[in-house]
Amino acid sequence: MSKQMSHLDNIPSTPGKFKMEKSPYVHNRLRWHSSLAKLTFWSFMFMGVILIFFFRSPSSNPLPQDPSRRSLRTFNWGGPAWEKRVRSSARIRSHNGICVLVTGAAGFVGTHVSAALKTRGDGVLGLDNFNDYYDPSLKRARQALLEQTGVYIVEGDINDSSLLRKLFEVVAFTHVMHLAAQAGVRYAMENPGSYVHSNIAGFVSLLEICKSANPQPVIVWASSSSVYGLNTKVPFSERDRTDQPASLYAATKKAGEEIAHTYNHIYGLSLTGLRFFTVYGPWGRPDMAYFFFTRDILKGKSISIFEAANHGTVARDFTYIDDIVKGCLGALDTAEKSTGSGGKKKGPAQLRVYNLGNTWPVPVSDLVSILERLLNVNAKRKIMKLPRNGDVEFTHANISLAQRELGYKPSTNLQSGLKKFVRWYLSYYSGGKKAAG
Ligand SMILES: O=C(O)[C@H]1O[C@H](OP(=O)(O)OP(=O)(O)OC[C@H]2O[C@@H](n3ccc(=O)[nH]c3=O)[C@H](O)[C@@H]2O)[C@H](O)[C@@H](O)[C@H]1O
Repeated sequence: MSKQMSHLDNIPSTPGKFKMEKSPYVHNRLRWHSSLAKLTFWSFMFMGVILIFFFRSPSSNPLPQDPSRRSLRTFNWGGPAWEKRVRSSARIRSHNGICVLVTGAAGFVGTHVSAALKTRGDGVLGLDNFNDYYDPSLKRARQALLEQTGVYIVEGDINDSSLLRKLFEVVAFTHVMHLAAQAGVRYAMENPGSYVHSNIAGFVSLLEICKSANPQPVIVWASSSSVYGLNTKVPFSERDRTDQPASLYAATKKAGEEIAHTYNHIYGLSLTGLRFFTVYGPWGRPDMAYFFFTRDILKGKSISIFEAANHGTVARDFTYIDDIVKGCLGALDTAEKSTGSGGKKKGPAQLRVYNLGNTWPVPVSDLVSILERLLNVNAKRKIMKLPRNGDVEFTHANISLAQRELGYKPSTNLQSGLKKFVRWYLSYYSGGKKAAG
């Protein structure tokens, strides 16, 4: 750089300037000016570097990450090669197939649903922001798995309207399977902003694009059993009250149901919300109890098992992933078309909500006993009072509506589902070569 600078200094820009250099006084002044110019130049360079450092993607930031800044990540997309990949992934390959945009495709449920759709010949394009809520290498492994089946996952955020608009310009999606979300009940107390960002702002951003798309797609999306909150009437039916959420996660999912109502009412979008009940299985989420219990039991670490007041049982209606996938496909296949066009409603459209559970609540301590048998290791159990951080004591789904209207019929009990999970877990983490997240 200094060589370049001295070269520039020696070039006389005007004859007059060249002449003036002969006076020592002027020479000094010129040197002073030149130093000032250098100083200014380097100051700007320095400030530029500082600005780049602060505003660049947090994913490559060496400082400890603030999870609420994950949304600031920027992604590369666009260009003819990218569009070709997008089109190819979304191409329908079967008679009467549908063309689906799957958001959260590198997530647990997203991966399984995308693979199932692709296998039966539907066009599938994934979208995922690969955030680091849990080990992103697991998401990358799921992505690699989907690539083998011909599903391309676009890297981007559902809050990026220009990306969503572009996707709808390139492909006329008939359906959107919206599974991108900030999951986890307890994490909401640590990072509330990420729930608002993904589950509310992100959902609205997606619906805004869907409402203006021509044709408008059908939307099936993931709500949650947590919307039943403090409801004590069991089993939970879709008609039960859902106005007492016990966590911000639940509140954002409930908000999603109300937002769905609005977009259905104003714009004629066909919307189906699926209330998933504690979904588990191979390729699952490391933040969920069955997953980290397995990891900790194998490591010989103690696990905390929550109990309700007066030694009451905490239980979940654990639902196996393959059953959930069938429910998702049933919802996509039975959905009626949206009725709007050009952002205007043309007639009433379908608005549905279904429970997708197993109808067989199991106490968490029984879940641990099953894992102990499958892993052949005794767990170091620590019984703890259920913390007041969003957990509810009991979930139990009434699935008769989904049974009747979607043909939903769960067929995997917790014992056989966990057997498949443990088999996958042991082979994926292959004797501890990879660290479980
Ligand atoms: O159905 C849903 O809508 C939600 O399901 C899932 O939430 P939960 O049912 O709470 O699952 P999960 O955390 O695995 O805890 C399971 C059980 O273990 C108990 N639990 C938990 C942790 C612990 O250390 N000890 C313990 O006893 C705990 O008290 C609970 O009884 C999804 O994470 C969520 O994203 C959402 O989709």
